[in-house]
Amino acid sequence: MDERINSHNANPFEDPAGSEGHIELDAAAVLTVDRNATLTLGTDSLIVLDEGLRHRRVAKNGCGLLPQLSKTTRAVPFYNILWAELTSFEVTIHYAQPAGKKSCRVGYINYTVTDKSLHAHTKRWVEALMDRAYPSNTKRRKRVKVLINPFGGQGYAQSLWTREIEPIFAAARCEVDVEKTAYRGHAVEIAEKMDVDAFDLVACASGDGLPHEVFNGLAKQKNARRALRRVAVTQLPCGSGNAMSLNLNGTDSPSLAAVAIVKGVRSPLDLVAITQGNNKYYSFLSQAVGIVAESDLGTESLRWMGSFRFTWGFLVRILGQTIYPAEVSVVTEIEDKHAIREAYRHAIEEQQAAAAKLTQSETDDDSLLGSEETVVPPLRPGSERAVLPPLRFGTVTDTLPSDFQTQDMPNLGNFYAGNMCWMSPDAPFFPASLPADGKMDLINISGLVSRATALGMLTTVEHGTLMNHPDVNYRKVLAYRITPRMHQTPDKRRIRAQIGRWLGGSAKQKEGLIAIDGERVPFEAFQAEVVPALGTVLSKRGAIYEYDGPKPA
Ligand SMILES: Nc1ncnc2c1ncn2[C@@H]1O[C@H](COP(=O)(O)OP(=O)(O)OP(=O)(O)O)[C@@H](O)[C@H]1O
Repeated sequence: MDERINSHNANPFEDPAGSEGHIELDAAAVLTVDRNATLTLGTDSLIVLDEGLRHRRVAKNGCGLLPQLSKTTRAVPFYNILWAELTSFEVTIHYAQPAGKKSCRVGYINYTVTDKSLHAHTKRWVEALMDRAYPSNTKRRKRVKVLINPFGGQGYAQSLWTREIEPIFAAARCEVDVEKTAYRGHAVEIAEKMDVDAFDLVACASGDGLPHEVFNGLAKQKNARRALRRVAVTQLPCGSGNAMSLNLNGTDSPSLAAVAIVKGVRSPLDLVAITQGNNKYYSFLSQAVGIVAESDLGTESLRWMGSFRFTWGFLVRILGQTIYPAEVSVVTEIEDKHAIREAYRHAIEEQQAAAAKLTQSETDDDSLLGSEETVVPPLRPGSERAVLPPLRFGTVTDTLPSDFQTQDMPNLGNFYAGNMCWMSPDAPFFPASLPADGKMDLINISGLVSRATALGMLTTVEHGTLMNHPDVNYRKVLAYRITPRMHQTPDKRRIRAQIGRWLGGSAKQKEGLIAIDGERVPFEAFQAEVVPALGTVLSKRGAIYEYDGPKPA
């Protein structure tokens, strides 16, 4: 999670260590304003030194409005600064001000430069502040197509947008065009028809359902490849499943996510091409067969339990030792858990080197997608790069290529493929996943592990150590095909199984469940393969998710 506005004690009014009195002041970094106050560009923050703060704060505190502060210094991290401008001799700075542990609102600082001879210096100073607030790989004034799902989550997306998100976009001078989705699939149509040169990103005020639709809509454009590269897909978390924002914005708070998007860096994202029957579409998050899909989609009738329904559904199925038989064929890239951790470590090192390089010199190679300012060249209709890449392993209806290794899994309990780390706020299921490593992370677990072992595994999920469990098979894969079949309950266990289904919320369920990006698809065979770096998102750190990676065994 972000160490700035997200962190528990990150108050922009707190002094960063050593800010007051210990800074080596470069004259260009300091701006003297009225009331003998100074504004200084520090290492990571803007530092406001103002004797008047003490008096004004105490006075306000008298009205019970603000706590008494004895300090005369404020520090506002550059990350939090949304905009700064000079109008005549007035400097105004808008920034994201923490409001409680999990949200922020727009605050501002306003000073007049009384020494008129400082005008040119002030102009340069404001530009320097903006350069720090928006490093070279972060575009200012993003052009945002906002899609609001009025029925996402508890149905508060519209009011969250108005109250918590829009003021942040406005303060950051983003250009926004807002549209509400009116029906299922509407976001696919909007993304398919949108002018990809008119927007930098689509921001979905929704759960994970709308981003899924937007990727698929962009994939239907005539120049699909360019559309998917040109427009970043982002999430303003307003749904019941907000995994995309957890992974890329590091938060499921709408206001904090808005800041992360304002400050977001364009980054490539692998997409997963799914074929099922004659359908083909893209998944950005996960595919689940077995206990995870059942605990999510099979507990709709328990919605009254709130988010606890997932845990409840999971526990009931674990205690019932439910199994979901399937034939599974996989193209595995890395099988050994130690090698997976090493590959992750290597990727982090590369990412850090690339980030350092980017700050040293701006690149004009748009294939890196590092710079928002990059101009994406128009592609000729019908040109090679316009079309989507052909599937390397064919479709689910083709004969299985020899690269696949097939295994019958009559006792499968959990089959879960992930393209991102967090699946929900307390569930970093795939700690080794990377946005664009060209691989999916695949977990499979037998349904016959003892109840005690299964419960033990459940507790490891939130610590990100499920992958280390000896009974968990965790692989990096390029493609797989899964053919699920219904489990035939032996006669003597029928009544027990029926009670289990009733308790687990699936009494009326006739067939098994498959969840792709959290949405239900038909219970039949499907094939999945990674299409490296096909999509584009905005992220905080480029090539990694907001998680600290796999834990040592
Ligand atoms: N106006 C609408 N009426 C009905 N469904 C809609 C509407 N707009 C969008 N949808 C659909 O709602 C589904 C779920 O959306 P979303 O992911 O935003 O919310 P959620 O609350 O996280 O999801 P879920 O209901 O699956 O828990 C998407 O498949 C989307 O197509």
